[in-house]
Amino acid sequence: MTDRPRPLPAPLRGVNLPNPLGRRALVVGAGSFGTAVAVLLARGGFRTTLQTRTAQQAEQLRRDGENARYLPGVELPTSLRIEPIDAGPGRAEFVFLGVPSAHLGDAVRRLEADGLDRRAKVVSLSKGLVPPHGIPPTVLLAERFGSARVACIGGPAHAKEMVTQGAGLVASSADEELAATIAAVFLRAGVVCEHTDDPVGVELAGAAKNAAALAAGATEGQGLNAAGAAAGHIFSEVWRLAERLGAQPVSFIGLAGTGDLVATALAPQSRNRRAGELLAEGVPTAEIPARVGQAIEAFESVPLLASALRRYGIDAPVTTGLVQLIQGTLPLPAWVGLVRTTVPPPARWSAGEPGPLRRWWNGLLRLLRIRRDPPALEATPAAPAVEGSAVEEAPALTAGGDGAPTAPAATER
Ligand SMILES: NC(=O)C1=CN([C@@H]2O[C@H](COP(=O)(O)OP(=O)(O)OC[C@H]3O[C@@H](n4cnc5c(N)ncnc54)[C@H](OP(=O)(O)O)[C@@H]3O)[C@@H](O)[C@H]2O)C=CC1
Ligand SMILES: O=C(CO)COP(=O)(O)O
Repeated sequence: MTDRPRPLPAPLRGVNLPNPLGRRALVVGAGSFGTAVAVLLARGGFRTTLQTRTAQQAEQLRRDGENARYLPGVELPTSLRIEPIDAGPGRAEFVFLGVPSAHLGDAVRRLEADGLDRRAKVVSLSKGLVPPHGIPPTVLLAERFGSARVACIGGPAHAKEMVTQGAGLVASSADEELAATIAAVFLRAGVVCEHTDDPVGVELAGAAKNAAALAAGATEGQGLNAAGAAAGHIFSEVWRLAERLGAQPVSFIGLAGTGDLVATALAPQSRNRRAGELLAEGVPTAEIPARVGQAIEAFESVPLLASALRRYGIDAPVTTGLVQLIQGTLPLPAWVGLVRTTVPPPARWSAGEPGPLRRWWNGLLRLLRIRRDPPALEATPAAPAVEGSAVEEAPALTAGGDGAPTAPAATER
């Protein structure tokens, strides 16, 4: 077989991970990533079933021995069972959700209605947020199933390259054994998979990289510094939300964030980057998914990210500007102007730990201030602010009379 990933180097083969052989896995959604994950799970030793949306699709995949529409050129293992979603989850021990995040809520309701086993683990493959409130998929899944039964996958993983040469996956869960079991099956299939305990960080990093790749695609024709600035601003804006939700920096710095951003922003076949390029060519947003032939997850996720940022009172002019670019209310030159002139907030320099004298003096000042002004109610740091209250929308920027960008005033954050 030429399409198998190369065997892992010795140190990875030696990692002490649970043996996943013989467990029953179900992959719901037979698009490019769902199919690729199903191929790897079967190679890694899980008894795997891939579920298509319709009976005709299942029949076609079985007949062709490949998913010609979504993953052409990859032979489906003979051990991989293929059936329509109507068959229900049966006795699956692990359910991998390979549908775009906009359909995740439906897929979960269906699993519950069809009698998902009470101990089954549920793993999201999505790099988007769930509508209508823009919550990370594992937050929704944890509400339904409990966090110990829930995990997600992130990291640079273009579907075809993953099954032929490898990828840099991250399996993340609040439950260490679950994350390690998932990592183990991918490692057995010859694909690197780190395991971590920060599912929300991994998911927000994936959503941020889709938004950043779209923004970079839309901006690269105007200059690569501008494309890099667009991606960098979006990453740091979304990081502030992730930090509020308790995420770890390594999720944004490592494979799930920076690694995936580079893989996506450099890939000519990336849907999100391509969608940005088409936007820059003036193609209306509504026509782009049909032109690309697959779901453009960032189109749904970027507005959800922007409203989550607004709810948490996080100033996010570039993410908000990207929403307006997608919605066609911000012309490209004005978007580029916004990206080029946004000034991030200055760092907060720490003066270090105050000594005893300084602590006494600060205490005295506090006391005097309290005598003068009665204490105000303190906001709970993580409490969402009332929708739309804390942050102004990105400045409405327009093209000048001659079509040239109206240089926006430097935007302070
Ligand atoms: N492709 C990639 O390289 C990567 C993708 N991902 C993530 O994986 C997820 C899926 O993406 P991807 O496979 O690329 O998307 P695709 O557009 O290739 O495929 C989506 C698949 O989901 C199916 N589907 C949609 N809604 C439902 C539903 N309600 N029930 C059953 N099936 C449904 C579609 O069926 P139909 O054909 O009938 O419409 C289609 O088979 C995304 O969230 C993406 O971020 C993550 C890493 C890499
Ligand atoms: O997430 C991906 C690779 O890791 C795929 O990105 P696109 O959805 O932009 O193609």
